[in-house]
Amino acid sequence: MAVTGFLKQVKDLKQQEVAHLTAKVDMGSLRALAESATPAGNFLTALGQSTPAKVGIIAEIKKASPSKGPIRPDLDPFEHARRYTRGGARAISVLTESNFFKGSLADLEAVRRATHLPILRKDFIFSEFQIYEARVAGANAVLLITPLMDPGELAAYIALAREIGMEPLVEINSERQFETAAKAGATLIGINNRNLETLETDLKVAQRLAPFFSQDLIPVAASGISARSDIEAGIGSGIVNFLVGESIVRAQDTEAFIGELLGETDRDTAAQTPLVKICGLTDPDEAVQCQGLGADAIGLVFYEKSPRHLSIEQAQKITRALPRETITVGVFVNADHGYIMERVTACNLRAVQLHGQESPELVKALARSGIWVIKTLFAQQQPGFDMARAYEDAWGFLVEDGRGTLPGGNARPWEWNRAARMETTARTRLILAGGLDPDNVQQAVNDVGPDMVDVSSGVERAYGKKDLKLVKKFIQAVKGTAKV
Ligand SMILES: O=C(O)c1ccccc1NCC(=O)[C@H](O)[C@H](O)COP(=O)(O)O
Repeated sequence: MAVTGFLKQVKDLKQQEVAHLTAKVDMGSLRALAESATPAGNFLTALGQSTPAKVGIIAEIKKASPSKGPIRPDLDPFEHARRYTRGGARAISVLTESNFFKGSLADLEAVRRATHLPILRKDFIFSEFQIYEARVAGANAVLLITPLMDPGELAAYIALAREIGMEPLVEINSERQFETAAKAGATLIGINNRNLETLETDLKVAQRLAPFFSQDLIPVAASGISARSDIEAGIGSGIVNFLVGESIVRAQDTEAFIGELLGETDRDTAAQTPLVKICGLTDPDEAVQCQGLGADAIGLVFYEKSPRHLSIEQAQKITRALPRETITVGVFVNADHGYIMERVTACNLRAVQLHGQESPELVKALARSGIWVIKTLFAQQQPGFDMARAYEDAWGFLVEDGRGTLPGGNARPWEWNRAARMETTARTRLILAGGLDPDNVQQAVNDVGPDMVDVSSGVERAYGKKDLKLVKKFIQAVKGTAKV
């Protein structure tokens, strides 16, 4: 498709760049890498949850732009992604284009380490190479700009992105482009208020095009959104997902600004809704049902003295049955690097939970291989909460009591709000565990404000066997809703 203005300039430049990079790469190996990548989060599911009362904000990491020049050149993608997550964003968009936007794939990788939210790679994408590259770096979605390719290519790239586990956000700026995107098979369609040929922005574009969308298509308004009134105008046209770049990057208080965009009441709920981990599953069907009810993470215990212990083969049956976006967590107690990595690889685990007296060096070594490391810190034994800084490479800290017959999974409530006083850094994710159940979890969440809650015994009918009614009640208590 012939393009003009800025779009032509960027396309010419990117074509050369991609040709240069592609010449050096074995596409078969890159595809294999992309297929085996398992980033958590599902972009389509996340945006599909939005409603007029609870809109979805895709918060963007954008250091500069061709129309505005430098916006926030010193932006730290990791720290900003943490703020977006805490503020209640539904997903994160990362500009990886380097010439005009000063972004990189390294920025996306940093965001992947910082958040469980789904990530969109935003770039000028018109090759298989860039789609594989996005997935390998940890993206859950890619931007495909309709006028950058012909309709046949667009359909092929939409299909390719889905084949390797990503959902494309297909961008349009006119009614004609909308028809092309819909025919090519797009589900998520980004209506860009900015015309990429002239760089002119008009907020009315999204409001004008949204009424063309049928029920099965999801519009996302993008560009120029800077206030709650812009969101409300979008809601009025049937749009409930918004991609916000410049204004969110410039905000002095990021979390508060996201709160304003969401509307005060939304912010309160969004920011306080932690993820749910159901731990100690032993049965594939039960694991799948827990995930279906809304569990974000599933814990598999690799500790032989536990009645919930799993062999590699049993764990594989569970992880293979779960959808790719599930955060699968292997739970270990004082195991060595080899033992842990054998299970990570064989069972395709996303995260490991070290529930004993493991060293900071082991945490560092595991984190270096790209796996999320959850280190347990105990109220009543070592390592205690004061050890958080020694484990700075950990993805998060699971806090628990530490008394009982087992290192964990003892159904023992404790003084949870001690965890709220824990000295932490901005990078710390807090996972609250120990004696939680459907009746006490809401109070514990209010007191501590964790990023994730973890339960085992409180939703069990026997060791390793979950009572799905209790699981549902637990998730409902945490999220205010559980899927049926
Ligand atoms: O669950 C186990 O059997 C277990 C054994 C050894 C180390 C850790 C273990 N579980 C860790 C968990 O993540 C539990 O979910 C967490 O301790 C909370 O358990 P509960 O108090 O039963 O909800």
